[in-house]
Amino acid sequence: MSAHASTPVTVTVTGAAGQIGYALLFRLASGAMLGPNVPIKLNLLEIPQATQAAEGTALELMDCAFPLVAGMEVFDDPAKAFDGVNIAMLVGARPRGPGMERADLLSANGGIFSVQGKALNAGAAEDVKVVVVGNPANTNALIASAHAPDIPDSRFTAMTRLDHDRALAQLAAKMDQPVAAIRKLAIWGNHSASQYPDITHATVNGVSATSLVAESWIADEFIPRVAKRGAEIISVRGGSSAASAANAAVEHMRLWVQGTPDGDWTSMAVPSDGSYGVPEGIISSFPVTTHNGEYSIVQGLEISDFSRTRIDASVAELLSERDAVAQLGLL
Ligand SMILES: NC(=O)C1=CN([C@@H]2O[C@H](COP(=O)(O)OP(=O)(O)OC[C@H]3O[C@@H](n4cnc5c(N)ncnc54)[C@H](O)[C@@H]3O)[C@@H](O)[C@H]2O)C=CC1
Ligand SMILES: O=C([O-])CC(=O)C(=O)O
Repeated sequence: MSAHASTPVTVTVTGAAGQIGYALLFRLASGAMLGPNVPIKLNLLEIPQATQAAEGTALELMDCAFPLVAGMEVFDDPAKAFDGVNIAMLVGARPRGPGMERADLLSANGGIFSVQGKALNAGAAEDVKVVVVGNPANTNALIASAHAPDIPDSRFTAMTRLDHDRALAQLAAKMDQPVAAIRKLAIWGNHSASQYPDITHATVNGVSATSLVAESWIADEFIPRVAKRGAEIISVRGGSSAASAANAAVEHMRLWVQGTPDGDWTSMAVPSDGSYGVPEGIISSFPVTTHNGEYSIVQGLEISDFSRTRIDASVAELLSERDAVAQLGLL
């Protein structure tokens, strides 16, 4: 990040005219991610058909007269949008349409993320940090990373903070306690229904969470509710999570840049270094701490048999996604 507060940080948001983009850009411009003293230059990337809508969002951003916005531009060319980027938020992705198989989705999005990976490789700032939000987020991040050989793999992450926040909220509601009472919750694996929201290390007001709830609640209610919350929102709201996803993207980057609080973690999908038996070569969610703009996977946690089975199942799904995109020639 820019050492000098007066040098604007360049943030590129893809899918800028989409639902999440609309909920995200105003938060970024207000200083919610980088703080109240860091000027920001916003690059909005869209496909050509949607640049006009993105221009409309840019007009509204202008009308907010945010003091921190040092510049704003709309692009349909990834090379230009990522030139000099410090923070890349890859939201734009093609959703699955009628009759599309999973492989079709991986292939359609593979095209997007390979092109964007190459553009990042060519033009991003040396300190670039990347978060992928567009689904399938973990594997899209892997594809982008594979096309950016000059950028350290560790800079490519995918968002599981929404899952983390959903889990915090469910546990807080069950305990009838504020979210702030909870520490050390973790999401493992894929941002999909196979994810493992883990409360075995979590505390509520300093008391072990697992001593406060029944095992059956964890397995039969908590885990499925969190893992399937995306589908629940779609069925109740009639559209997929947008403001909550944007909020989680702000939190993902805010914590990466500004650091996790003492005694707590966040969850991020990051390239595995083999920790906890998760094979290298996939981008999987772990509990992480962050400090000075770097993250570290929390080490030394005891993994119960139940947790092991859940982590392994989600990792198996990530490995099969990786194999599918490798077969499509995308890695
Ligand atoms: N990781 C997570 O927790 C979550 C991920 N998502 C995912 O986020 C993505 C975006 O969601 P929404 O904003 O609701 O979708 P949306 O359909 O409203 O917006 C997506 C935007 O991306 C744009 N786009 C498509 N290809 C692009 C490209 N090559 N370059 C730049 N822009 C491009 C589209 O034109 C569209 O404006 C989806 O893949 C969704 O599944 C959504 C919620 C949570
Ligand atoms: O489920 C979806 O389609 C959107 C998503 O990723 C989520 O809400 O977690």
